Parts: sequence; C-alpha cells; structure tokens
Amino acid sequence: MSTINWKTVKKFEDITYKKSGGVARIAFNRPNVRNAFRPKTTSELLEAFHDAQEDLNIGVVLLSAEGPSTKDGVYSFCSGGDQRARGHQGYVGEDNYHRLNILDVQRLIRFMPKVVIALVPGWAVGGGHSLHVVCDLTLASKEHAIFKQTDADVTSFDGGYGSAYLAKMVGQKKAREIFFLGRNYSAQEAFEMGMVNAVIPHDDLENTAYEWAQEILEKSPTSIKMLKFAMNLTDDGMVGQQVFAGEATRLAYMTEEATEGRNAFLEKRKPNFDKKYLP
Ligand SMILES: CC(C)(COP(=O)(O)OP(=O)(O)OC[C@H]1O[C@@H](n2cnc3c(N)ncnc32)[C@H](O)[C@@H]1OP(=O)(O)O)[C@@H](O)C(=O)NCCC(=O)NCCSC(=O)c1cc(O)c2ccccc2c1O
Repeated sequence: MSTINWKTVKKFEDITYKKSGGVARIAFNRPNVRNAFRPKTTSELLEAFHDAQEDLNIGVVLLSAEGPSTKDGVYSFCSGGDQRARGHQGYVGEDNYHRLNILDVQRLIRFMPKVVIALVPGWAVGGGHSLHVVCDLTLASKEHAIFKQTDADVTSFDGGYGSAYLAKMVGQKKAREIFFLGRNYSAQEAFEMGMVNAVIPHDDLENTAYEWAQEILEKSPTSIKMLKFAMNLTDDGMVGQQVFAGEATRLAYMTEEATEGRNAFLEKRKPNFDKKYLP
C-alpha cells in the first residue's frame, strides 16, 4: 500500500484541505457543532472542490470530517445546515445574503469528472446525509457512523438528490421511512440498505479510503469519467445528457477527422473527410 503523505493545500477556517498521491482530502472542521455547515463552510467547500476538479494530478476526492468534538468526544461527518445561521430565506453569511448554496456543492460533486468518496466517521444528518448520498461512494465507521434524516424536524426538505436519488439507491419504501420517521441507522444498516459501500473499523477508515482511491487511480481516467457520467445520465435528464455529451465531444475533438474539420475551416477549403465509416 502506498503511504499517505498529506500536504495542506490551503488553510481554511471551516474545512481542511490536503492532497497526497493523486488524492485530495476535503474535510469539515467544525466538530463541536457536529460539522454543521454555514455559508462560510459552503464557499470554502466550493473553492476546494473546484481546485481538486481543476488539478490534473488529482483523480479521487475524499470528503471527510475532522473530529471528534473537543466538548464530548463525539464523531460526526456533517449535521447539515447550521441552524444558528439560518435566517428566514436560507443560511446567512457575513455578507448578509440568505443562501442555500450547499446545493452548488452537491452539483460540483455530482458533475466533477472524478470519483468522490464520502468518509463517514460519525453523524451524517440532514443536509450532511444528502451530501453522502450525492458522493459516488460511501465508507462508514463501524463503531461511530450514524445516518439520520432530520429535514422534516426543522421544516427543510432536500427534494433533489438527498431524497429522489436516495430512493433510487435504497428503494422508495426505505427512502420514505428514512425521511418520514427520521430514525438513526447504523453503518451496518445503511450498508444493508445499499447506501454505504463498506463498513470499516473506525481507525482504518482513512487508510481504507486511500487504498480504494489508489485502486481507482490505476484505472483509465477516461473510462472512470465516462462511467460516472453514464451512470448519472438517466437520473440527471437533459443536464446529464449535456455532461455526458460534452465529454463525447471532447473525445471527437481528439480524432483526425476533427483536426481536418477545424483546419479546413481555417484554410477556407472544403474538408476532406476520409470516408472511414466504422461497421
Ligand atoms: C446531529 C445530532 C443528531 C447529534 O445529536 P447529539 O445529541 O449527539 O448532539 P447535540 O444535539 O447535543 O449537538 C452538539 C452540539 O452541536 C450543535 N449542533 C448540532 N447540529 C447542529 C446544526 N445542524 N446546526 C447548529 N448546531 C448544531 C448543537 O446545538 C450542540 O451545540 P451546544 O452548543 O449545545 O454544544 C443533532 O445535533 C441534530 O439533530 N442536529 C441538527 C440536525 C439538523 O436538523 N440539521 C439541519 C437539517 S436541514 C439541512 O441540513 C439543509 C440545509 C440546506 O442548506 C438545504 C438546502 C436546500 C434544501 C435542503 C437543505 C437542507 O435540508
């Protein structure tokens, strides 16, 4: 197994952001409020995810969390929107705007051409639960992970990936149970439902995620990207088609045919497409 040598990319207030050997690690860092996110957290997440997406050396992103809480030793992944920052139209940041920009983070995770793995060391609740749902894979701490949907306790509802995509994952009846009853589910229960890929002893969570990432990094980046977008496509409608088709266009641009098409335009002549029609 390759050794992890995390190097901090940039210091943030609400998250940590590190890289090692083709893997980026983005982690919530508000453990004393169960890693609830406020607008500052979401803008920092957006910046880090965008950087990881743009970095040609990064193939896999881990979405994790620092902890445990220094107050009571409890581990958490994320407890959703910070209810202390909640105004009457959204979550209020230093600029006084009311935002729901965790949805921008969800879209970045969903549409980035790289695999995103959620590492759930403790509570994954509300909007935090939705975040693990939107990640490509989820690994959960055997001892400490707890999955819970509290949206209906606080008059919120993730009517997008958090619920509809969850239902595709665990089935309609189970998804409705998760949202309508808001119960706690262990890592093992979440695994049996199909929303967790593996239950990992807590102390091995990060090493295991890093190993999974290294295995993925051995695969063809184009295959991984096209497979992710292909699997997203049917659930994402026209946007899914757009994202998949964009990558198909890129592949077409890489052909001799495309070079001829571009050159013919620039040279003001008719293109000479070799008539090589594949069977
Ligand atoms: C997560 C818990 C179940 C953990 O319970 P536990 O008993 O272990 O811990 P405490 O409740 O004592 O919490 C410790 C400490 O943390 C503070 N805290 C915890 N969660 C939050 C939070 N989300 N916001 C603010 N603060 C939080 C808590 O107050 C304690 O502080 P002390 O000072 O007293 O020590 C339990 O904590 C819990 O149920 N938390 C709330 C979960 C929740 O309802 N989250 C919001 C759901 S809605 C949401 O996330 C959401 C956000 C969006 O932006 C959306 C956008 C668009 C659509 C939908 C969205 C959406 O649904």
